Amino acid sequence: MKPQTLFDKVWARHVVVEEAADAPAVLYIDLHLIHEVTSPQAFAALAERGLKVRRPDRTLATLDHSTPTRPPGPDGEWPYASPEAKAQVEALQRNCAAHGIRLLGLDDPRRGIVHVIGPELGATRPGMTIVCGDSHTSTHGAFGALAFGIGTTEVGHVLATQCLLQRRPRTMRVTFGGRLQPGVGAKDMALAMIATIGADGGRGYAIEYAGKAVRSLTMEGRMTLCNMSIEAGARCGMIAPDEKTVEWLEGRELAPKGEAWTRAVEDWLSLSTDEGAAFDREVFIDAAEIRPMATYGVSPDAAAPVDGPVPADPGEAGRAAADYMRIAPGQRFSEIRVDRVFIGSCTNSRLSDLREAAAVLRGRKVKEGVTVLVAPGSEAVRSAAEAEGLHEVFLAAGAEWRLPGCSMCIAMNGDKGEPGELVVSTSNRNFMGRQGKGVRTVLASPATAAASAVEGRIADPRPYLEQAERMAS
Ligand SMILES: CC(C)[C@H](C(=O)O)[C@@H](O)C(=O)O
Ligand code: SF4
Repeated sequence: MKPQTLFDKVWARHVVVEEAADAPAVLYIDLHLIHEVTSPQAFAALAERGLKVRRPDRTLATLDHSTPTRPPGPDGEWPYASPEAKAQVEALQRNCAAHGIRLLGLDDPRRGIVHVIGPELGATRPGMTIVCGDSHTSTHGAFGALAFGIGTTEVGHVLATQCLLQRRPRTMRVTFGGRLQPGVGAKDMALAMIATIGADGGRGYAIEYAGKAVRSLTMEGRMTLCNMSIEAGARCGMIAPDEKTVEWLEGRELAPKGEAWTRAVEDWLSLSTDEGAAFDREVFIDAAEIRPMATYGVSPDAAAPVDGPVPADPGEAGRAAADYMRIAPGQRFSEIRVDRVFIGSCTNSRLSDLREAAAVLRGRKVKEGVTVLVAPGSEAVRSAAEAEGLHEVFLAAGAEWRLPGCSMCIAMNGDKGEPGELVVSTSNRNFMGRQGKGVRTVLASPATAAASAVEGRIADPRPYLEQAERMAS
């Protein structure tokens, strides 16, 4: 048999009807994740046609985007940002109740950002097809699942049929050779890759991440990397399952148990790309060369190492971005003043991310005038972080510790910056106005964001991490 890629294997297992010249393939979907923003119209479309949800048992709902990160007031009312936000939440509650779909509701100790809770519950597993009306569904590819975002109309299709019309993407392998330097992590790899291939470089492709530096990442790091595939324009990102994947999933609520577990593990470990399998495109990146990264423009590919200057000649688009960002061509990152820091989002809100930020902030104070908001990715992350006292580190440093949700990543719940402010954010999109009207977003890792909070300027986290390491040993 012809050698196959990981993508080929997972795709082939789910084709119900083969793709033809004039028609996309029909793919079976194993898991459909839904949230309050992109589901109301899809449910409305079903209602209009009198259709039922085909597989409520393969649909899982959570509340994250429009959800307040402040607790309910004394009257028990959640502090919604707007009547629309409240209406979205209530629509999902109603629709899930009507169709028998499990919803991780506002009081559920498992609620969280959709791309954080799927893996946490073990709902996300190797070899599955996973979709959600959300572009960062690529995150789940870290487990060797074929996972991608779909539009609201398609959410309706999947609700009604558990299938999706899909053209087969081309395949690209991004190999990170070499070994990461200390203080450099998955977020830096993602930004370095996007800076290398461009925000459009992955368009039309399913990416597989490979190489020593990828294998060395924790599952959390792999999720961060796959999460940002979409910021390179790719359809999805995938990493072949290995022992780390298996270990991470063992014992999770929805992971198989007993006999079924043994069989599943054997199958999962067979899902790697065969020797000699061909990709439509191959990209090689030397991981040893990567330094902590930050963005300086309004597209995620405008990224450079934090210990240097931003490019001196950014080109025309770069100049327009520079006007908005008020970052001069050739300016050093260390000269850029910071107003606000956001630590959270489906890219970097897991326990390891919070530990990394806390390692920098422990025993330190946030620079006067800088506001720091930390929003854990899920209730599970929140309680784990609190159990090890991370929230106390954040609070003592002068940061705010909030409830889980997308929060300031997209500012749909009212968490936002003020016009003109510069926000260092651990999220994945630095588009104009994403974190509030006129807000200037700089993307970076949790460690870089935390170091920037301390210095009030964009800062290299390595000295802080080195010191934390010394103190720990
Ligand atoms: C609201 C949702 C549709 C959107 C997405 O698709 O990604 C959001 O999660 C984002 O990150 O921009
Ligand atoms: S955290 Fe941000 S990127 Fe992730 S799903 Fe929410 S809004 Fe989208």
